Amino acid sequence: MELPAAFKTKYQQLLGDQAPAFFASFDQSENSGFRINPLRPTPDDLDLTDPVPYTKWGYYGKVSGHTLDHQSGAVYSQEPSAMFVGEVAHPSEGMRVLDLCASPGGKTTHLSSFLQQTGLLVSNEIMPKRAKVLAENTERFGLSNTLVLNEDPASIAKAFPTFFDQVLVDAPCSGEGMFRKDPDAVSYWTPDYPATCAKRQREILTEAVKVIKPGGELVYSTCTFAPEEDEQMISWLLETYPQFEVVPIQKTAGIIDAKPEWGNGDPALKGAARLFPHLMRGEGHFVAKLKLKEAIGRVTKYHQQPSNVSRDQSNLFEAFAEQYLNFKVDSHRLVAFGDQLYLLPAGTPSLRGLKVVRPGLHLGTLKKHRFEPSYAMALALRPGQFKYETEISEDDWKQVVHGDIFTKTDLPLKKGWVRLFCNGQPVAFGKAVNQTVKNFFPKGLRFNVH
Ligand SMILES: C[S@@+](CC[C@H](N)C(=O)[O-])C[C@H]1O[C@@H](n2cnc3c(N)ncnc32)[C@H](O)[C@@H]1O
Repeated sequence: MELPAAFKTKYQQLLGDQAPAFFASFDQSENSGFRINPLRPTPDDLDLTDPVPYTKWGYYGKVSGHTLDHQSGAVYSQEPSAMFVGEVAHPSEGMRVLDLCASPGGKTTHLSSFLQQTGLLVSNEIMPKRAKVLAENTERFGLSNTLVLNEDPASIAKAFPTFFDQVLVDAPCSGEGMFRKDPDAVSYWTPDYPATCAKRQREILTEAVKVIKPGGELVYSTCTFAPEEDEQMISWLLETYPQFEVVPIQKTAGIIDAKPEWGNGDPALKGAARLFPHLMRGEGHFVAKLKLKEAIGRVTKYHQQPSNVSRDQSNLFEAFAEQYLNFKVDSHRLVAFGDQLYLLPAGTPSLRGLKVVRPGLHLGTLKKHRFEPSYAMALALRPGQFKYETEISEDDWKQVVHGDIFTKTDLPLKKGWVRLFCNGQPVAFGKAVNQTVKNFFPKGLRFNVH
């Protein structure tokens, strides 16, 4: 790979005798990986022989997007060093967690694996198109405790002062750790680029710190090697907000201490972590964890987001729930956006004035005289929560994801909604009409498997 001359000069000076190994790593092939979803049965067909040593769910290898394991949300493809970020965050069940720069959802889906559908995960992305992809990935992973927002950090800070136990800022950065994966990233690089990115990161962090509870945590990460965006950003944070202290990160598998001398020299910076491609099997990352001792934002009382569904809407859903669901839905958590019905995560605060892409679990569409369940619900329920569930063959699965009708002689009901599983993984809802299964796989997600 042709690295920019100024990049080479900079890292030659910073890394000294390690620089040749660092530069040589850019000519080696990239590392890829995937994480399995603990909310799903582990698929038999995945190669799990090469685990990523620092995370329970991560493996080296590649999973194609057009496979059952991917479509059903049993796996999420993620570069192995990025998995260290979720591992450092490691939220406990029941926590309120914010992923501020979240699309496409690698860290969000990882954080969700720790939360196990408890607490509240607010997953935010500033770019509308990317927020949509994020929502699709949270649905694919079957998340029901997650709100997807499309906001700028200042609006998030205004809406949720001192609300969260943990905030992740996986910052937009100069992406030097993406050079092998995306050679175009090299062409964006200029000597000034890290400083430009650092300015934006300081703006994001200035807002992010306001939403953390006293005693809460901030996890900051980048996929770049630039000290301006890494150690210098943590130096700036500690100088600007003495309410923070660095939480030292445990390191293994070639992950090393961050370098105080690349920041302001504060020895506490050692507690942060650097992932270099010449020292470990990953593309490169920087991660720091900080604890907030006293609130920075104003401490606020929160009102729950009220339900807004009408009696008719509620009746329509109740009739469906009575016929098809094996569990009770808390009607106080139902919200309608137009004709779309959602189940808010428990404890959702007021969402007034916010751009909400997905206010929790999408339950389905309120039609004139009936309720149509969503694809998201098919992927989010636990096995047995829907009354009519059936296992289909891989050939039938190919028909489903292609948008076709198929026939099946042993359906659990003659007429109505059936939740389809393939190899134990939830796939979609279909509508049985005698021995035919009508297809409701979302049009925008259909694909062809050869
Ligand atoms: C490194 S990526 C996030 C990757 C994601 N956390 C994951 O693991 O899949 C950074 C994100 O920050 C978003 N972003 C860009 N400018 C931003 C800003 N000014 N404030 C907040 N987020 C921003 C980008 O659109 C991008 O999706």
